[in-house]
Amino acid sequence: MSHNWKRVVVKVGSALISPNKIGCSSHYLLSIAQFIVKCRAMGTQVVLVSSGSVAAGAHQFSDHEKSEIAVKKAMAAAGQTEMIATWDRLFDFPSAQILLTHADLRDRERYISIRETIFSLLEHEILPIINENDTVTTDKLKVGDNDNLSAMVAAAADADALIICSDVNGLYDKNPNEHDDAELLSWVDNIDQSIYDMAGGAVEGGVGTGGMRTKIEAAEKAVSHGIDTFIVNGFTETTFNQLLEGQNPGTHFQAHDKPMKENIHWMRHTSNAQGEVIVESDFAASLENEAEQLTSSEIIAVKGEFSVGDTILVRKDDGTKLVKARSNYSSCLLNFIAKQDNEEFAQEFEKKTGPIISNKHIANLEKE
Ligand SMILES: Nc1ncnc2c1ncn2[C@@H]1O[C@H](COP(=O)(O)OP(=O)(O)O)[C@@H](O)[C@H]1O
Ligand SMILES: N[C@@H](CCC(=O)OP(=O)(O)O)C(=O)O
Repeated sequence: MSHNWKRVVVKVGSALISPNKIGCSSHYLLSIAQFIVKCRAMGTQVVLVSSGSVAAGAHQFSDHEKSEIAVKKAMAAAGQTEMIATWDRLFDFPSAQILLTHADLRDRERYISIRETIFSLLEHEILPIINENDTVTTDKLKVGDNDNLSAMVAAAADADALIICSDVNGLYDKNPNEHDDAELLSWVDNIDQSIYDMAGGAVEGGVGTGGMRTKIEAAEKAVSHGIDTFIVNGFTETTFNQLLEGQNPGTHFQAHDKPMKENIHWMRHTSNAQGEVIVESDFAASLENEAEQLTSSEIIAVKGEFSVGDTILVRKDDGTKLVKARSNYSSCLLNFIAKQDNEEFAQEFEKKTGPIISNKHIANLEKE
């Protein structure tokens, strides 16, 4: 492959799997499957993130039930088996099903376990097919967002590229389904607010769920990890031929040339802060470089309950988010030190126990 990728994550949207919401169709999957086969033949490992279980299972449920979240989850459970079986039929090598949630990825131990499982499957030339485990997700408002999930998976799998296959040619300057004069952006090297402003949601009542916004969020996560990201039209075979020839058939979001380290990327984009410490506004401007100088005397307040090793958010007292970091102290211990109201005791304690947060485990939040 002239792109020279060692490993790619291919994300396939619902509209490609179940275009009419009456079960799965292999119509559009054939060219994607062929692409995967060719990548593997060229020595590029592939991880597949496939949506479509809700759409595939929908025909088993009556119309009036379909908007309820509990029913959508049931649709996902019913459609998942059919979706996996459809993919499996298209390959003459083994595939494996992985169902996971954002919460699984936010937990560092589970994240490492997911990472190891993916690596082991790839080593054994088994194709991992990943979807969100919709049955156990607790977000009541919606089922699934496989765009962000695919970016987290791409980071966990140390992929070189993330290819998001959708029902449009890429990112347009406005929603092409609503504006005839919308223009395709073929290249994005900086994802800022103006890029987000172009994105609309998914088609109302359509098969997909996230629209462009979640794809841009995914691209932002992936490029900061050094992963080139493409949004492409999965309906056309030419897309995949172009990708194999090293061309860009859709929108290419350029990977950062100085990617974040894996653990910092995880902290910034995947983990959830379990609590907060509030520091004085004039405290060291550059916490990122001098994290180890954060002492309990600079901390004005500790919010929430967290344990040693949890991710915490460090905020200024005016509310500005400074950094996310791994806390070497529990909230209980920080509160105990504060209660002593004795600077000498605090200094002595921190000298023995080590810094509250360390430079190695800190993620800057300058863009938020
Ligand atoms: N600026 C934009 N460029 C391209 N598509 C957009 C844009 N804004 C909104 N969309 C919508 O996003 C849809 C793709 O997202 P979605 O329906 O969630 O697909 P998928 O199932 O592939 O995730 C397009 O069909 C289009 O209607
Ligand atoms: N887990 C859900 C994924 C929902 C989702 O993100 O769909 P899409 O916007 O089509 O990628 C499903 O399989 O239906």
